[in-house]
Amino acid sequence: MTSFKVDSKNVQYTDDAIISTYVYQDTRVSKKDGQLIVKPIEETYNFKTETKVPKLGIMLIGWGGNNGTTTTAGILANRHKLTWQTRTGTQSSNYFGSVTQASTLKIGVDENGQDVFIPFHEILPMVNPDDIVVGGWDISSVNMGDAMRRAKVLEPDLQNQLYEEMSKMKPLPAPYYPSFIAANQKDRADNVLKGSKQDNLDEIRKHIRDFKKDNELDKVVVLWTANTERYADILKGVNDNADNLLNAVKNNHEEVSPSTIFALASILEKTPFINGSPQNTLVPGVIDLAIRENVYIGGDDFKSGQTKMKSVMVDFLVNAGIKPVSITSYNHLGNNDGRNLSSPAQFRSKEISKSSVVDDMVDSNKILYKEGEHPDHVIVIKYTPAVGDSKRALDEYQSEIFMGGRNTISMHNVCEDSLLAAPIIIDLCILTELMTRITWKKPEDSEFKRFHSVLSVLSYLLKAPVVPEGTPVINALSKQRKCMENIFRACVGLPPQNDMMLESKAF
Ligand SMILES: NC(=O)c1ccc[n+]([C@@H]2O[C@H](COP(=O)([O-])OP(=O)(O)OC[C@H]3O[C@@H](n4cnc5c(N)ncnc54)[C@H](O)[C@@H]3O)[C@@H](O)[C@H]2O)c1
Ligand SMILES: O=P([O-])([O-])O[C@@H]1[C@@H](O)[C@H](O)[C@@H](O)[C@H](O)[C@@H]1O
Repeated sequence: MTSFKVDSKNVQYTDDAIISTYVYQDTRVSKKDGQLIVKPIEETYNFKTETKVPKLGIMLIGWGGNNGTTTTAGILANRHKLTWQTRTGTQSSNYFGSVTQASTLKIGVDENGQDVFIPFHEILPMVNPDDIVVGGWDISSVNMGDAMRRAKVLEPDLQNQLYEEMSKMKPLPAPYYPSFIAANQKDRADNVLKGSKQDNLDEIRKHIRDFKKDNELDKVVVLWTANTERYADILKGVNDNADNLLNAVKNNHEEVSPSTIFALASILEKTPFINGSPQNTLVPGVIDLAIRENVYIGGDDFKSGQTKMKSVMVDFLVNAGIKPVSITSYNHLGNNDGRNLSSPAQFRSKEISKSSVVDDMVDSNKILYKEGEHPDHVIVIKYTPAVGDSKRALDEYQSEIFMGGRNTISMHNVCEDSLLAAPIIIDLCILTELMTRITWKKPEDSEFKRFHSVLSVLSYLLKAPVVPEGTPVINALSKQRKCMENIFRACVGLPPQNDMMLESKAF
């Protein structure tokens, strides 16, 4: 149920859907005699959003990790409305850091010209995270209560209140192919699926079916929050299309990773799959299969702390006409993620996802940057057990300013990695489920259809957004949020939020 109703001939509320007629306004640019010709265009779409909110289950791969246990604990604590003692007093449960649960959006202005805001999750009917059923897999057999303790993320008083319920939660066994994660992860791997890659694929498909049936779920979303894997080589005839990839699984091919096995299993079970880590799980064969099966996939790599800040800072600098010439990003962390990332191949996956985040902003300004020119951009990650999950990010942004001057911004950002990632995991699952209830068509079409299987609308939550082939990658955080918000506004027949506020300027 949403807290507002749109009064417009362009919005229809039926018993089970909201149907809108939306005029999409944009501009098309062409070049003639060396001059840009800019033509405003209008295209009309119909959007339909099913309003029945399903009973949702999420299956986390890497459930026993810091992010998986923190996400689970956070949902349980909110569901039970837990409070706990800290050194500074009593703390209540919340979903801070979740864009759907703890941010708002402007729905319009009132008769006095005052902005009116609603909770983001009220723009369209969304799953309440308190109601989400959590399950999943881990190569470590440790139950969720002990894994939460192992993670050392949450306050002991809260852990103690959750321990009994979480200790009954046992992770399903998972495929472990040693070459894909750091050798230092070997000791954890006591909960491993045996057999061939095809056996693993079939078993995981059954896990998904059983989880849905046993919990009487309407829908499931599968999300990878397991360790960062090395990149898989993209090989013609192996993972370059769906049929070759499914064959490669049958042939037990070395280059098929555990994460790709999970992606294939999810897609074949018509279940959305999200990759929260930086490796190239979504190889061309996975994307090809997702499109063929009309199933949503998304990735890569949660955008939670240092990179999220970077996608704000560089956007601000470049749009202010200031030219970043060097961006030096160092961080150290002491959790198991950091331990895995201390291995070069796994670090390389993370370095790639963390490095690509400034490309769109730099490419947008040919005054500051010549064709192909980029700031120096360095990524360093060090494993320091003493800091645990409390990752320290140290960034320096050096920029060229007026008349050859230099500006240097240094930042020290203590990112509690899992407390930042858990709400992002919740948002990814809630928004992915919402997207499965939104369809669109042109007025002349008879059938509504889904969006492209590669869910680029999730980009706000991801460091290295995977997008439909041939479409632009947007990393600027403000643009990503506006895109998501305005698509949902269109679903209720509202125009994009343009922030012109003419009524308080012109008259
Ligand atoms: N802020 C953040 O924490 C953040 C941000 C972006 C990305 N990530 C990524 O999220 C992932 C999880 O982070 P974390 O801090 O929870 O790490 P973690 O090491 O605490 O948890 C990962 C879990 O995955 C399990 N695992 C490894 N391989 C597996 C497999 N094949 N199948 C099932 N389980 C497997 C491990 O046993 C472990 O319990 C990492 O890849 C990390 O890079 C984290
Ligand atoms: O999201 P972000 O803070 O830019 O990046 C983080 C890395 O800096 C860090 O090394 C690792 O802990 C996390 O997996 C996360 O990817």
